[in-house]
Amino acid sequence: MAKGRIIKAISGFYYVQADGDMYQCKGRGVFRKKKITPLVGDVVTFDFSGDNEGYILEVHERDNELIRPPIANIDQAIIVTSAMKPAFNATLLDRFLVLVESNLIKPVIFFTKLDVAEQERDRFEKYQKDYQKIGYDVELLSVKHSDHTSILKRYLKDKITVIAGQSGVGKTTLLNAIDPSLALKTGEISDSLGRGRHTTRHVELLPMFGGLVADTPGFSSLEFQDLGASELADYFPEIRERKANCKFRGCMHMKEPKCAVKQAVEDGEITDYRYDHYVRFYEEIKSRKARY
Ligand SMILES: Nc1nc2c(ncn2[C@@H]2O[C@H](COP(=O)(O)OP(=O)(O)OP(=O)(O)O)[C@@H](O)[C@H]2O)c(=O)[nH]1
Ligand SMILES: [Zn+2]
Repeated sequence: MAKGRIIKAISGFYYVQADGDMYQCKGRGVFRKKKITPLVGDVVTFDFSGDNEGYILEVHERDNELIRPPIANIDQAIIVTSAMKPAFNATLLDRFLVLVESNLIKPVIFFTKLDVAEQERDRFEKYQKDYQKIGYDVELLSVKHSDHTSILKRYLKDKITVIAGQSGVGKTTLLNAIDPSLALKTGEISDSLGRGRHTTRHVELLPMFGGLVADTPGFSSLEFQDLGASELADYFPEIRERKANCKFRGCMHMKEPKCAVKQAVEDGEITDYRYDHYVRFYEEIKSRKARY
């Protein structure tokens, strides 16, 4: 018996990495009965024979799991957002942040294409400060001026990472900076197949700098489908840390009096735009709920 991690799953086979070796494994028959589906990223106990083929005996408890792409035990999501082309959209960034936080994954923020937004550098340095104050790691990057490799090396080491961000922000460019042959396979399934982009592909974790990076971008759906309005505050760290000081238990930080969150907005401790996004997302979730 040995312990390892699934780094790839294709048509019923799980590829388990353990001590630098790869094992081609099948799941135990009872998994199907118990509705256990091993996922890429899972830590598993497995049995194997001399030819590196084996059976997964046990799937260890997960820290978290994503549905799209299907990966377990993700340590961090690097949210890539460009300063220009496509133009920076703070609402979209906060939407990604909430989704990442709600999946119990640590977000990291990369602003790209600072070279085409040079005149606006101050604006992005302000955003960097704002998000750092909340507790996030934030990098301002441009292919022309930054050493992507050394920055990525610092973040990827010993971690399982998913890269997220809308189309065209520079996700592939980042990973190409490390090794062109390991690039994220974004957008490579042609529309002529008539299928969704990520539906037919398998997922794989690629070894990079002692860590593993998903070859498929995360958080392709930006809907708050599984989120309840009352838990939203937990995914805004600066609201989460203040909500115990609100006068009313169950304060939603909307119209309630003596709300510590609204006070912090007034005092400039929480930025107006983050609070506005909280309100907007809250209303979005509420109106969605009302429809059912
Ligand atoms: N000027 C400038 N262009 C950049 C930078 N980073 C990426 N680009 C360009 O932006 C375009 C999109 O970059 P990609 O890396 O393909 O973006 P992506 O996020 O992988 O996009 P999808 O594959 O659609 O998800 C390419 O033409 C890149 O050359 C940058 O820092 N500065
Ligand atoms: Zn409140």
